Amino acid sequence: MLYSFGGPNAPEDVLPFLRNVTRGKNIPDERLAVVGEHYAHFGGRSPINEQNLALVDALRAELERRGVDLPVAWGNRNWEPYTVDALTELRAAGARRVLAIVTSAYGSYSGCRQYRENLAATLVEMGATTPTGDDGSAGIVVDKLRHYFNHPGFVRANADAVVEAYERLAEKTGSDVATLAVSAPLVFVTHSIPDTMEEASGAQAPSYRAQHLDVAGLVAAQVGERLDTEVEWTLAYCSRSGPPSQPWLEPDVNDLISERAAAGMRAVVLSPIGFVSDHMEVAFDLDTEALETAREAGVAAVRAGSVSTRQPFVEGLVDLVLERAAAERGEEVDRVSAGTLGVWPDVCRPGCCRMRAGQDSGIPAACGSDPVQDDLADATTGAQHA
Ligand SMILES: CC1=C(CCC(=O)O)c2cc3nc(cc4[nH]c(cc5[nH]c(cc1n2)c(C)c5CCC(=O)O)c(CCC(=O)O)c4C)C(CCC(=O)O)=C3C
Ligand SMILES: [Fe+2]
Repeated sequence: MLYSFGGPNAPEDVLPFLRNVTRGKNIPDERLAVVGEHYAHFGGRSPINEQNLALVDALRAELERRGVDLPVAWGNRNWEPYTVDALTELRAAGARRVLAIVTSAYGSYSGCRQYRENLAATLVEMGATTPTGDDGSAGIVVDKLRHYFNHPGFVRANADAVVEAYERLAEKTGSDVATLAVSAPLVFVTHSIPDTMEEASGAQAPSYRAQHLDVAGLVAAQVGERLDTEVEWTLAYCSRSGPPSQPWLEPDVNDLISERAAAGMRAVVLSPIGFVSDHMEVAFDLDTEALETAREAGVAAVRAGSVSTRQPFVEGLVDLVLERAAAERGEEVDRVSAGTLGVWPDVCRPGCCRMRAGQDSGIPAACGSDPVQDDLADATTGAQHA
């Protein structure tokens, strides 16, 4: 099951979608109005749903190519098709064990535990928190694929996209790629998160930021090798929200572009490594806002593609699915990762990816190994079938 964020398909979806996303989060209505405007620019429709459908198709095609007979479903946390519907349909069709591929490559509360909490609540809603089912009907066991930010397929797909972006920038500016790779820095962009969330993401593992820096270094090195020069790179952030008094990861990509332009930068490539496909953050925060900031500052800018349905990415995901299935069958598996951080664990560590470091919210989360909080948590942790 591709397990994603969800996004509106039509103008009338926008407000209820935003209410779903922000339920219980104290996000002021003014902020919702601003974000609603972003969607309005695009006819009230996020590109995320089409992108996810395309990824489902690509996963099906890759599984078929390898002769693996495995159904692929799609469920979202915040909009249709909802996870509960996807899992209910799978269960009705006879599925008893499901592997969730979260469309967030990196670990942090927003990209990991938030998905696991929502999944636990869904399993409760379905009466499916035990393999036999709460009421004697069929239960369903859900595992979550390990974070894949440092899987070679994800890195390779990003590097391909960046090389293509330098080629487009060369065309746009009438210079050659080799010269550009020297003069135009590579700016990796991801979703900003509050400093407190960043700190919590790093409590048991390299943090959200550290994960990005590792991938960024790898992608830049692969690009440099292919363009035969050293590429200067840095990491910036987009889509911050929250009150100004609350620190979030910086620099904002717009500030970075303005400052670098003032210091003489004339061209830049933006690589959205934080997003697996072209979400609204990419369509609005980068393609609309950041490219406008660049234009105003006289900087030639190209936004590299996201990994989307690029073949190395899709192949990598299928490799990971087969790796996990084999591991769960008790077979020896050869796990691969790129970079310096090593293979991410299959099952989340106790306390992983909390909202705040050391603070147990008491909200049950599936697919983890937290110390048992109560019966519910017991029934929804990955430990249920260990
Ligand atoms: C790290 C991260 C990812 C990447 C990982 C992943 O991909 O999952 C991500 C993805 C996404 N975020 C999205 C949309 C929104 N995120 C919001 C709010 C927030 N995001 C946060 C973090 C992240 N978000 C945080 C710390 C907040 C503050 C409040 C909270 O803790 O929730 C809000 C509320 C308004 C606002 O405050 O901006 C909206 C509407 C969409 C859908 C886009 C579309 O429709 O195409 C997607 C894929
Ligand atoms: Fe986690």
